[in-house]
Amino acid sequence: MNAIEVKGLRKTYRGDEAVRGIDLVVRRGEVFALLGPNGAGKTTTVEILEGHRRRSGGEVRVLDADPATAGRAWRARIGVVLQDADDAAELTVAEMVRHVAGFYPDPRPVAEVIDLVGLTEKRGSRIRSLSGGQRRRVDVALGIVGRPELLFLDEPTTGFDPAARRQFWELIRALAGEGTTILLTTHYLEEAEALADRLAVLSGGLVVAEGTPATLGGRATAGAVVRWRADGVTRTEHVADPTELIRKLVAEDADLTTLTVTRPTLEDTYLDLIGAKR
Ligand SMILES: Nc1ncnc2c1ncn2[C@@H]1O[C@H](COP(=O)(O)OP(=O)(O)OP(=O)(O)O)[C@@H](O)[C@H]1O
Repeated sequence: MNAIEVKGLRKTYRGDEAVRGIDLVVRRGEVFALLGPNGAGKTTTVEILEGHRRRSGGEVRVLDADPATAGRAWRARIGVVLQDADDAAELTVAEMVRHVAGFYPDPRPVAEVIDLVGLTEKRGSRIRSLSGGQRRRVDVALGIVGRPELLFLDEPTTGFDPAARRQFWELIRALAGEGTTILLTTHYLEEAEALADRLAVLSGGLVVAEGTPATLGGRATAGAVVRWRADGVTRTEHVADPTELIRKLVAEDADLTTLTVTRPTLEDTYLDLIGAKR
C-alpha cells in the first residue's frame, strides 16, 4: 500500500510555476528523500502534502485522503517538522513537548521524546536559550511526539553538528524500524544515502530522476576510475568494469600499493543530474 500518491502536481505563485507536474509514490514503511537545489520546489511539494499549502492542479493522496480537505483525525496521523518552525520561545523544552503532546490521542511520553532527540539535559531550559541546532531538535521532538504513521521532515538536520546528525540518523532508523513512513528533504547527500530507501531529485519544479541511492541516475553502471603508479608516473583509466584491468595489472606484477578504484559518489551523480558545473 502507498502512503503518498501524487499525479501531475502543479503549484503556481502569481503566475510563476514552482511545481510543474510531478508524479511521486511513497510506499508505506519507506524512507523517501527529496533532493534538489534551492528553489526546486521541495518545500512547496512537502507543504502541499502536509495540507499547509493549496495546490494549483493535480491529484494528491496522503494516507488515503486529500490533504486539502482532510480533517483532524487525519492530521493526528501525520507528523510535521517544518523548515522554519516558530517555537514558543518562552516555554521550556518539556512544557513545549507536553503542550503539543496534548493535541494527539496517543502521544509518546514526554521524557521519552526528549531523550530520543538528545535534549534530556535541556528539558528545563527555555527554548529561547537554546542553540540553533538544539531548537531544531525540539522541532523534531514535536514532529514525533504524536507517534505519526507518516513523518515529514523538511531539512531536519540543518545546523546540527556532526555528532547530532549521526544521532538523528539513528532516530530516523529507529522510527523506520517501528514502521513509520518518512519523507525528508535534505541538501546533505550523505544523509540521503545513509537514510533513504528511495529518492527523487527535483529541479525547476520537475522530477529529473528517481531511484535508490545506489542506482540513481545510472550510478550503478557508471563505470569506475582506476589509478595506480607505474615507473613513478600516475596512470588513470576509465573502465566499465575494473576486473579485467586489475587482473592484467596483477599478471604484470605492477605495484598495486597505490591502486584506487573510484565510482561516482551520490553527490557527483546529483550534480550531473541538476546540471551543475563541476
Ligand atoms: N509563498 C510563496 N510565494 C511566492 N513564491 C514562492 C512561495 N514559496 C515558494 N515560492 C517560490 O517557489 C519556488 C520553489 O520554492 P520552494 O521553497 O518550494 O523550493 P525548495 O526546493 O524548498 O528550496 P530550498 O532548498 O531553498 O528550501 C521558488 O522559486 C520560490 O521563490
